[in-house]
Amino acid sequence: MAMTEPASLPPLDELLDDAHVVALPMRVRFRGVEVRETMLLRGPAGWGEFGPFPEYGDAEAAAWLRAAVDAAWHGFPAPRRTRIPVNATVPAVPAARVPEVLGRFGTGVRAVKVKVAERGQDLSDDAARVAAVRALLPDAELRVDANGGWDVPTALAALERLGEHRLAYAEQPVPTVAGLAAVREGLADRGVPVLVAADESVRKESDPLAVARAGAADLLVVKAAPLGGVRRALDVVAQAGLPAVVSSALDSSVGIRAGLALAAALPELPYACGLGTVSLMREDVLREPLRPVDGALELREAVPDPGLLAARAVPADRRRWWLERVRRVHAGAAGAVPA
Ligand SMILES: O=C(O)CCC(=O)C1=CC=C[C@@H](O)[C@@H]1C(=O)O
Ligand SMILES: [Mg+2]
Repeated sequence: MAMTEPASLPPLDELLDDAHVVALPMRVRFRGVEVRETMLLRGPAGWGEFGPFPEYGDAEAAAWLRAAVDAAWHGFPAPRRTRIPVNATVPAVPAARVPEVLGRFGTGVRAVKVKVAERGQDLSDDAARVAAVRALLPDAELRVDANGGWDVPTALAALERLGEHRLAYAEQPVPTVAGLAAVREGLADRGVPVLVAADESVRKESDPLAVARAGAADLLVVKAAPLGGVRRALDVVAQAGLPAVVSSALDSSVGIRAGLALAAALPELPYACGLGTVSLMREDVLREPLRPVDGALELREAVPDPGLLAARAVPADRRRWWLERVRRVHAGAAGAVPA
């Protein structure tokens, strides 16, 4: 089966006809981000979000632009479900802040993802954070995300210890595909019942299927933006033949809407999705942000409020920076078909 060909991009002036760059302050610092800057585009089919993190290069950002265009110019595939279970996300905060962070996600939380292996912290910080979550939610499904921050022996030791709190899976424990395979094997050898999920090995690899082909993960984390849009992400999951968890890219409600479309269109949705991250943000562009209620998000449209777009608009120099970035990414992506 061939991968969906990316649709061609509209001309730059059409793309930027109704483009807004906003700055959304976070309530809780997440992956070093305290204010999330992102660009929102309106096209004939609705709204799309172009928000590659500032440190990402133009080649990586091209997939994000295709995803924004796919949403705003082509819309979303038909949903198979309208209620999407989501997990709460706990950044690498001190254990004492866990109750406050979980409180942001409201009642009815049934799954939690905990960030671990943060630079400058050690395993006892991770263990304390995971234990604090488990103490508050004895029956929740817990997973950890190391963002590739461990090496193989450290991952095995850490997951043996953290696994005592009953973990469903560990997301990207180590950086490479070969490393993921080694962790998966090592956990099985030690009888540690924690599955291995691939995130960066899907969204940052030139070949998002390499991890599945290598048998290196039990499940995939898929994000609409870095994979070039909802349709392409659906293709990746179909071709990988593995269970998938849909997750956010720390988007505003506009990008979350694309994640919901992906989660809604997948044939199977065995895990709660990481789409609750608007709860970590202080501001959004919708009057009624896509924040989970009773552990789930309902599929609905995400149309930014003009007053909020204006109120959250970035200063002129930041707008220039984003416009220049889109111009470069558009020029580089025109005609180029990603691998
Ligand atoms: O999956 C979730 O619960 C929330 C989303 C999330 O964790 C992420 C969003 C944005 C950037 C990533 O570093 C991070 C991730 O690694 O999955
Ligand atoms: Mg991750």
